[in-house]
Amino acid sequence: MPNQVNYYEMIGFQSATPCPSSDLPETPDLSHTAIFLDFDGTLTEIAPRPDEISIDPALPRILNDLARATDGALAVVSGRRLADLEHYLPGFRGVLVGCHGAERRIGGTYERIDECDCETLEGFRDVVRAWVRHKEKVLLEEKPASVVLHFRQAPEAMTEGEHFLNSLVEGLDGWTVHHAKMALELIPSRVSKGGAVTELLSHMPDRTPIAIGDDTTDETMFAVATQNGGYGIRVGDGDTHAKHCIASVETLRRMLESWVRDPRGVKCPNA
Ligand SMILES: O=P(O)(O)OC[C@H]1O[C@H](O[C@H]2O[C@H](CO)[C@@H](O)[C@H](O)[C@H]2O)[C@H](O)[C@@H](O)[C@@H]1O
Repeated sequence: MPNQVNYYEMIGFQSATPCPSSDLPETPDLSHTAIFLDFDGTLTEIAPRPDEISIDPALPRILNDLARATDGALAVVSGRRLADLEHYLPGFRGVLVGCHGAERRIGGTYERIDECDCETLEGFRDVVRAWVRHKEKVLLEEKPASVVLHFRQAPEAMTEGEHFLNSLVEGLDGWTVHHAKMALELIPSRVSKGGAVTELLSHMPDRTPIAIGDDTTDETMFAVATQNGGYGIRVGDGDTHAKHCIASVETLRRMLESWVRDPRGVKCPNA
C-alpha cells in the first residue's frame, strides 16, 4: 500500500494491546481540547443493518454543547456518508467528516477531499455488484469513494469476500481493503480517518486531541491523537492503540455529558 501513511509507525511501532477496562480519563480542559468522535459503535449502538440504528434523541444536543464548549474543535469522523450523518444527527451544526475522510462539512461548506479515481471505482462497482448478486444476505453499500460489503447476516461468506476484494486490489496502487465490524470496504489507500484528523488539527495547533472510537478504522485517529500529544479512547473490548477504554456507548454518552456539565472533572464510573 504505497500511498498509505503508516500511523502506527508514527507512534513507534507499538503493537495494539488490550486496554484496561476501568481506566477513564480525567475531564479535559475543553478550551484547549479538540475532540474527534466516531459514529457507529461509539455514538450509537451497532445494529444488524446499517439502516437499523437508533439514535439517542439527546445526541445532537450533547454534540452541540460539546462543540460550543470546545469553541468548535469537535468533529464527528465517520465511515458513513455525509448525507447519512446529517440524517441521523439532525440539528447538529458542528464539523462532520464522512466516508473516512473523503467528504466533510465545515461551517455549512461541503467539500470532497479525495479526488476519486472514478473510472477504477466504477469498474469495482460493476464487479462487486455482480459478485454480491449471488450471495444471499451479503449487503452491498455504495458510497461516493468506496464500496462496502456487509457480512453481519452472512458471516460464513466473509472469508470468500475478503479473498475476492483482495484479488481486485492486488498489484494495484492506490486502493486497499479496510476491515471493519463485520464489513470489508474497498477504498482509496490515501483516505483514512487519521489523515482527516491530521488535516483538521493543522488548523488548531494549540489543541490537545482526543479521538474516540470503537473500530479498526479508528486506530489511525488514535495514532494521530497520540502523536500530537493527546490520546485515544476505545469504546468496548479489543486490542488497541488507545490509552483509555470505555465500557459502552451509554457510558461514553454519560462521560461526554459530564465533561460539559462539570468542567472541573468528577470522574464518571466506567460501567
Ligand atoms: O466510522 P463509523 O462511524 O464507525 O462507521 C463505520 C461503518 O458503519 C456502518 O457499518 C457498521 O455499522 C452498522 C450499523 O450498526 C452495522 O450493521 C455494520 O455491521 C457495521 O460495519 C456503515 O454502514 C459503514 O458505511 C461505515 O463505514
